[in-house]
Amino acid sequence: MLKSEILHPQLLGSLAQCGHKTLILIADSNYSVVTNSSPGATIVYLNFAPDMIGSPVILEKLLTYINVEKATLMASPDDFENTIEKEYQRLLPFETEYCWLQRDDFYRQAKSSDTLLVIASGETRRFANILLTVGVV
Ligand SMILES: C[C@@H]1O[C@H](O)[C@@H](O)[C@H](O)[C@@H]1O
Repeated sequence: MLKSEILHPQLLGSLAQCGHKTLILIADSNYSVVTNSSPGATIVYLNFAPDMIGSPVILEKLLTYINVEKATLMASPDDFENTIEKEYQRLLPFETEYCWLQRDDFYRQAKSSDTLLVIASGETRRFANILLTVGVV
């Protein structure tokens, strides 16, 4: 086996295609990954069963391969308690820039040709979608 943090061949291959400023979407389990992503993006399905595999662990492993300069989150309604944002903020470096987009704007961004990799997670918490802008090494 590989001595690396990620073993998934398709995921490793697509990650290697993601240069500076490309976008990687980690989608929650409610997200419509086919209709709300770029037609040119590779979709990697890691959503084996609900809450297997959650999005924070995917982010944690991705960060061993890439630098992230910006994180774009899907804004949640005011009365929604969003518990995942703090988990993402704990994992991402302090200097990461954050941006929140309303749902339709988030979809628009995810559909842009800059999005090369979409990872369907088993994360069942709503509004857990996160778009990562790849940074330089
Ligand atoms: C209303 C929103 O729709 C999105 O597509 C889902 O991915 C979010 O979690 C949320 O439920």
